[in-house]
Amino acid sequence: MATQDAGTLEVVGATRRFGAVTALAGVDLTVRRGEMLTLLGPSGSGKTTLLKIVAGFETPDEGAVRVDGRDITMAPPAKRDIGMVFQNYALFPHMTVAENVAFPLLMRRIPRAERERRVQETLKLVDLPTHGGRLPRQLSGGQQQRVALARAVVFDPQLLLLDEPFGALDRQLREQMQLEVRRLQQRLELTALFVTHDQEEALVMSDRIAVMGQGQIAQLGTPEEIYRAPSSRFVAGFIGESNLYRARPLDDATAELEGGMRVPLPHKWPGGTGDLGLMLRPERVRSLGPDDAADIAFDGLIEEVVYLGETIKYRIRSDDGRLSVLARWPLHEANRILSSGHRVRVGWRSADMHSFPWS
Ligand SMILES: Nc1ncnc2c1ncn2[C@@H]1O[C@H](COP(=O)(O)OP(=O)(O)OP(=O)(O)O)[C@@H](O)[C@H]1O
Repeated sequence: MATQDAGTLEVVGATRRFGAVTALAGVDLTVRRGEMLTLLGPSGSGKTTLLKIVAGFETPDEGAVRVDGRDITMAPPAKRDIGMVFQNYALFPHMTVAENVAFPLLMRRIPRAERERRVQETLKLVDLPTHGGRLPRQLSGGQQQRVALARAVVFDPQLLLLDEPFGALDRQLREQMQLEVRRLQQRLELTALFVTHDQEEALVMSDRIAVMGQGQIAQLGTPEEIYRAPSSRFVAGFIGESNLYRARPLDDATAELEGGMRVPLPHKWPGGTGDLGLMLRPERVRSLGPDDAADIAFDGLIEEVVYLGETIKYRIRSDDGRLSVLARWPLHEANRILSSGHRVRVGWRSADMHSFPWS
């Protein structure tokens, strides 16, 4: 299958209002050729509106959409050369699997022999080589979703759009489909825009993630960048579990946490500015021996224990009551599961915290 057609997608200054609601507020976004970029955000943050603008189901009030530099802002969906998989973008129930997959080729007047060849090739690609003669209702949910995917890529589109495509699948199938779709997208080198509100799914699927909030992109980066260095409270709270503290800078190297504990800062902070947020991932908290030193260390009491299989999560409160921290430790490192009420000494390196402006 030809792959050199895969396009670069650019959204420039896209704004969309519905009455008093601004669903999108001047979004700029470039999806690189062959990249899977995920729009991740809470309900109502504008993900679907942005996807619809790219697909052509919505027109922006301001701004433009370009593929490979060509302006398609006003082009009807059928003229956009975009493959789509939506949760409720159903297969045609009265058509066989092969007819469903052939449909986009029929619309593009591809001759029959070529059509049959491509359908067969694509069904093989999604691991359903012998299912062409079945009707959709004779397939499982996961198989139906694979057919939808085949139908979306069979015509070698410039762009693939996926909007919560696994929402209806159970967890195990969902995880399997995530890997399959990712493999297929990489193999075909498709430029893809993926929408989800599930942060784990975003971390698994994406080359880059755009975290959306209130019609804007709050942060754009690789999964690793977003997890390690969120740029705001909103992003830190949305991706992964974290200890999030509000702190008042005392000088460029020290801050006082709410509750009064003083901590060295991970990065130089301009003094005299407003409060800052300090984020600490639970897996960075260490269990210390009585003589172990750390940049931040205290004795405390385990208040809560959550068993998670491979790891255990503890909520620990410092003896002076000034700080509460969530720690997450692999089970093989802990000799035994500590119980609530147990005394521990914990700490972490200053560099393991990440800082950003609080507001
Ligand atoms: N056709 C419409 N008419 C009026 N308001 C709309 C319309 N479409 C979207 N909105 C509003 O625009 C905002 C963004 O909606 P959008 O569907 O893009 O969010 P989303 O991030 O995709 O949410 P979800 O995860 O729930 O699908 C919401 O406040 C929504 O209510």
